[in-house]
Amino acid sequence: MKNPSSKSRAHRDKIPVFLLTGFLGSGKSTLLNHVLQQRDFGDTAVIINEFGDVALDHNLVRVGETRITRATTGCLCCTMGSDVRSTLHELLATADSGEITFDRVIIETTGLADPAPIVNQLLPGGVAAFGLADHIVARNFELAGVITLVDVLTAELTIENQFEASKQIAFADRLVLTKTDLARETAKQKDIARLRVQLGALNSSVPIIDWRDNDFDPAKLFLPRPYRPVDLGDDVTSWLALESAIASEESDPVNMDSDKAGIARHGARIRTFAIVREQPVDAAAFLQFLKLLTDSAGPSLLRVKGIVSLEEEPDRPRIVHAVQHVVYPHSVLDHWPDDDHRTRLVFITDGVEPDPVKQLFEASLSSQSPLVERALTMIKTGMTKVFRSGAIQMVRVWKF
Ligand SMILES: Nc1nc2c(ncn2[C@@H]2O[C@H](COP(=O)(O)OP(=O)(O)OP(=O)(O)O)[C@@H](O)[C@H]2O)c(=O)[nH]1
Repeated sequence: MKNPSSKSRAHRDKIPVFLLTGFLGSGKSTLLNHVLQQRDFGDTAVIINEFGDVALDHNLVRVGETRITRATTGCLCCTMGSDVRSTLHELLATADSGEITFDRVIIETTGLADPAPIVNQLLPGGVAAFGLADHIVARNFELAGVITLVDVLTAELTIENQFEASKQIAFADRLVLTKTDLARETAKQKDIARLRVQLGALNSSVPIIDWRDNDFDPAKLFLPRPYRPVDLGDDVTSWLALESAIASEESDPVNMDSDKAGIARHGARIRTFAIVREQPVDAAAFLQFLKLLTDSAGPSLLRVKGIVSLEEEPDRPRIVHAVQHVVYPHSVLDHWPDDDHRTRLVFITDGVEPDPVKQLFEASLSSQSPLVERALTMIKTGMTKVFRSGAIQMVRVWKF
């Protein structure tokens, strides 16, 4: 096992860093969880980045003894300065103190992440080192792959409507189709064939892998290889050049405009908010809330995830996921991950405001039909965007 301890590390011994990205709900945590269970991945340090007020992912990914999970609630691509580098520097310091060992780092980005600034901080010739810590990181780590997941159920519309999704695809040196197990019918296969063409137009050099193919081993995605932006085309190299220019402007105190500091890159329409509730909820009423919300908001409801305490079984929390119009089967935990036993739901929306969603939640739980109707009307009238239909639909049949 390598000692990642720093200063004398030769170039060839740099610790590989993999970026695992893909739009909201594309399956990043699911794939990560899958590979982390493999014995060879025992010495993997994982950095999980979340977008939202309530950090949940670090509770939901299993963490073994030798793995470290760092969760930040800012967005790595939006935070100023070198957040990725400082997290890597911290990891090295922890390794130097003998607390941990690792020989691979996987960074799971938020689903909304623009990969350009993150990649640029990890590439030689990218953002200049701003201090000793950055130099140490450059000597000890190298970007060894960018893996982008593509949810076949929602990708077509997502690519059309969300610019970050296109960039994530353009920066990939491995593209992985997810949810193909939910799209086996002939009609859906045609949609996937069309999606492959769409992906090829965004990134013509990248292998496209179906992670539900029987003979595919997801661990192979994390074999180190040189990451060469120049192979990915002019768009990628131009975006990186732009990032370098932005970074050097931001690092210059003369040009620094405090109003711009930390400005989020994501469109002004993107909202993130949470519902937190002390009391357990009624299962049927909660399901009705999710159904009404996904039916009415559809593609504007980019993501819902949460941990839910049910009146029927408060000691065994449910993990719920919805991605746009699709609600996924929940999973059941045998116990709460920590002392916080409240229901916590995180929402990321494109133009859907928090208040009507919160009102719909309360009205559904108290079965007040007029208030439910009023909240639904508010959600629909508040949505600024009209999406054409065309996403692969999925029949939603599930219950707690
Ligand atoms: N059937 C099926 N479900 C999947 C697949 N991949 C992910 N899911 C489900 O999709 C939902 C979202 O998956 P996550 O792994 O949480 O997605 P994510 O990309 O980490 O989500 P964010 O961090 O919010 O961007 C969960 O309910 C998963 O169980 C897949 O290949 N097939």
